[in-house]
This record gives sequence, C-alpha cells and structure tokens, in this order.
Amino acid sequence: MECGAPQLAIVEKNGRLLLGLKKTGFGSGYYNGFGGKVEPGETIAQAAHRELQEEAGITATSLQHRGVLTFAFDDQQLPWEVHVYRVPDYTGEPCESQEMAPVWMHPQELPYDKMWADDRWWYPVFLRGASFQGVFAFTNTTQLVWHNLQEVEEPGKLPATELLTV
Ligand SMILES: Nc1[nH]c(=O)nc2c1ncn2[C@H]1C[C@H](O)[C@@H](COP(=O)(O)OP(=O)(O)OP(=O)(O)O)O1
Repeated sequence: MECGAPQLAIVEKNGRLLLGLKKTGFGSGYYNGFGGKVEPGETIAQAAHRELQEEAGITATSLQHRGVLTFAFDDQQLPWEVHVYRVPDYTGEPCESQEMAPVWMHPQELPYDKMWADDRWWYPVFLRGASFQGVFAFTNTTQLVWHNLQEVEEPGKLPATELLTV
C-alpha cells in the first residue's frame, strides 16, 4: 500500500524529543524525525518501524499515527504525502547511522532555523498531543510560500483538497 509515501517517526520520551541530524540525501543538514519511503509490500507503519531501526538503531514498542502532511515542491512533479508518527517508547539505544545523527532535544528549544520550514507550524500541535493534517507549498525546494494546517480527530480522513480552500 502507498508504495513510496514517506513517513516520519518522532520519539517523545521523558519530556524530550529524539530528532536526527540528516547527514545525506533529501533534507540533509536539517534536524528531523526518522523516516523515508515505504518499500514494496510494507504498510506505512511497518516502514516507520524499519526506518527507525535503520536510522536510529532502536525498535518502537508502539506507534501513534498523529499527522498527515502534504508537501508540494515546485521542482517536483508530484506532491508528497508524509505520515507522522509519535513513538512514546522503544527498546535499544539510539546510535548514529550513515544517514542520521540522533540528538535529544527539549521541546521548548527546538532548532527551527535548522529544520524544514513547515516544522515550526506543526510541531507545536504535535507537542500539545493533538492530531493534524496540513498542506505546505515550497519553492526552491526549501522556501515555504503557502500553508494550511488543521487539527483533526483522525489523521488522513480529511481530503487534502479541502485544505486547499482557505
Ligand atoms: N517539508 C518537510 N518537512 C519535514 O519535517 N520532513 C520532511 C519534509 N520533506 C520531507 N521530509 C521527510 C520525510 C522523510 O522522512 C524524509 C525524506 O524521505 P526520503 O525517502 O527522501 O529519505 P531518505 O533520503 O532517507 O530515503 P530512503 O531512506 O532511502 O527512503 O524527509
């Protein structure tokens, strides 16, 4: 299902967030959750488990689906639908991988100037414990030019087209 759809897993444990400094590929240089694309035969949640293991060396004991974000880039043909998961607990010890260097952060001190420009909008909603859907339009890959973010009961139920009319 949804082969290719990327996802993000954000560990939130003991009042701190585990983010990773992305060292390679799309978004390198930014702090972000752990994630990547869904592979053939995987569900989105299975891909989130796998990417967390590959990129941070830990195993999620549960995943909470908390958001669906649609990113439209002017230099890419199709928008990306990114599923955001909260990981309240895990087993193993976070360790640096080829792609990501894990760092614990205080929610009040997130380095938004070193994160994707959409993050300053939806992380506060995530941190409040709410669920959300949003559409974000970028030019020049990283410059946010338009967005619409809404809190929802269940992420993924609201058609993205409804978020295009403000
Ligand atoms: N505007 C944005 N804001 C954000 O917070 N995360 C974004 C984002 N645009 C992309 N991402 C995330 C989604 C996904 O976890 C990651 C990029 O996915 P990619 O599949 O390109 O990752 P990788 O380069 O790690 O590739 P694979 O691991 O090979 O799938 O960046």
